[in-house]
Amino acid sequence: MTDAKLIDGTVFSGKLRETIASRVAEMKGKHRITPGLAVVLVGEDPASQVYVRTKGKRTVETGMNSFEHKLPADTPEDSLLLLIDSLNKDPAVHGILVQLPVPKHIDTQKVIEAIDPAKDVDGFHPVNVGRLAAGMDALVPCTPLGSLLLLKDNLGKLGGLDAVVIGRSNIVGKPMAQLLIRESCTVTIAHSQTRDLPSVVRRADIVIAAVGRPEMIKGDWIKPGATVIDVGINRIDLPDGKTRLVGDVDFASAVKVAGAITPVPGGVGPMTIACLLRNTLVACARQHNLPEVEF
Ligand SMILES: Nc1nc2c(c(=O)[nH]1)N[C@@H](CN(C=O)c1ccc(C(=O)N[C@@H](CCC(=O)O)C(=O)O)cc1)CN2
Ligand SMILES: [Mg+2]
Repeated sequence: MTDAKLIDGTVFSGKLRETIASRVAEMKGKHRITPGLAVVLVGEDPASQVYVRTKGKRTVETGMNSFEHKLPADTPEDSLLLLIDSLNKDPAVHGILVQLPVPKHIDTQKVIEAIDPAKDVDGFHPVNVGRLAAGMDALVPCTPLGSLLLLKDNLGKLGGLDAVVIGRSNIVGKPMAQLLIRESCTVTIAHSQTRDLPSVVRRADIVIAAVGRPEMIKGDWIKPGATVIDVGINRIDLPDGKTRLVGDVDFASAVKVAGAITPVPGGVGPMTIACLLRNTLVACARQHNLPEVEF
């Protein structure tokens, strides 16, 4: 059997960002509005610093305004909530994102709920969670949205396909399942207590791996020809003292069986930031009662 097709998230996200840039130019030219994204980072987590820097760079590259707020790790929760309140009221800011994880003394859910749902470009606010579940217009979490765009680009219509989502987090697993239901897939959500996970996965035409356990899903769990979307980003230590980034899927064995598969890095990861820019543009259009931007 030939190896699976590689789903290139770097190329796809680059094209998506080009489309967003042209829509931003149109919005600036026709309506004199520049979409603005505020990103808040609390603390000095090295990975978060890289993500926030990349978000700022990509925001500016697409022609939007970027507002970065870097706060020390010991920032009191109240000060963060006050900043969010001022960003909610700022008409130049159409999207607000607080980089996760936040330090332990801050209540993540309180922070998420402080963001105006109309500006919640992460799609984590209960209003957006509920709107997505009810099949209404919502701001949709970026990683699941990016995964869906890759799936549709590869498979076209998804209706009737069996999808298994492994992982039930609020950020990926649950919204991913909602998006797949919206596409008329038959969806199973598997998790740590699922019995006989390999045979559950073996039924699926679409496998979404979002467990956060390096290389857990093996090639012999995959139905031949299935499409595998690996959301995991795990840094593992190698015997030579170096580190390597791997997904939740054992890529070497899965690539022999799947029909198409996302690599790690270069699969879903780059789609997350492209979808953040997409959500900022959508939020901006909605706040100004402009026609919906379709992607
Ligand atoms: N408020 C949020 N916090 C976090 C989110 C989020 O969507 N909203 N997601 C992650 C981090 N993240 C964006 O914030 C993110 C993760 C990974 C990538 C990415 O492009 N990964 C690359 C590899 C990068 C590397 O070499 O380390 C890839 O997979 O190819 C982008 C964004 C947690 N926090
Ligand atoms: Mg906490």
